[in-house]
Amino acid sequence: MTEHTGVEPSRDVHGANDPGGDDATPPPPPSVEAVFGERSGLARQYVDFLSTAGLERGLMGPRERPRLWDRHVLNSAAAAPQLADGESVVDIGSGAGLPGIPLALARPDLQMTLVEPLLRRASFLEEIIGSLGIDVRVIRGRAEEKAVIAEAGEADVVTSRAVAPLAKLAGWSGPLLRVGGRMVALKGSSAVEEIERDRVALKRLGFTDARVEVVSAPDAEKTRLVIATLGSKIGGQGARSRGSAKRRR
Ligand SMILES: C[S@@+](CC[C@H](N)C(=O)[O-])C[C@H]1O[C@@H](n2cnc3c(N)ncnc32)[C@H](O)[C@@H]1O
Repeated sequence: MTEHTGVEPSRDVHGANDPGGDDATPPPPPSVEAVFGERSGLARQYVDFLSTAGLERGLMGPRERPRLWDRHVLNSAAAAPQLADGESVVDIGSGAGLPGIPLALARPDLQMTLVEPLLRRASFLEEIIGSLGIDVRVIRGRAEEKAVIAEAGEADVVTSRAVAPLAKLAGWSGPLLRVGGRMVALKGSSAVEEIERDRVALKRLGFTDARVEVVSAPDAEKTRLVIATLGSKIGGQGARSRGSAKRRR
């Protein structure tokens, strides 16, 4: 399978092609307490997991180990202020849990669902969630599959990071959103360009107000978010009403 990451080639977020790196799990930067509060210990446990099992199982490249905090975990958590209290969030293409797990750790009020098609990755996610003891649901499947849409229900927000070009993401995100819900896509420096390129497609898919927000947590790389609101469902979008999503407790 070819994955279109929507991230410029020079910024391979996973370093999968990098030959080597630093062997040590990076120490947490000072901002971890401010971002994760009483869940800072769990955030550290997650980074340890990525740094050991994540590398051993090829979900992260070895070069990523020293930058797990700033480039991946804090960078993902930087999107948290965009989410309102108690919102339901579906993170599509979660891979090793980014951005869904850092968001769930930073914001325990969110109802988080991770969607990931690959068995190896979905199993990894179940394992991490079990070990952290957090209330996050995993659905194994592709975001555009009817069964996934039906199981996920209609969320307030659909997040994604390094999964697909914007128009494709919008096509996958729309059916998973309630009308008035938001797509929040973590993008590289291509964010503005992608909005310009895909503006017509976004409109056709029912999205309005597409814009870029540049956010950053302290000690983290800047994150560019493409945010767009679903103004209306196009024909055939959506499978169930908002309140019908199942949650695993
Ligand atoms: C480059 S990885 C990014 C993983 C993670 N979001 C991150 O930032 O580290 C892309 C992920 O999207 C998943 N993916 C690809 N197509 C998908 C689809 N149609 N629906 C849901 N996930 C998909 C892949 O299996 C992979 O785990």
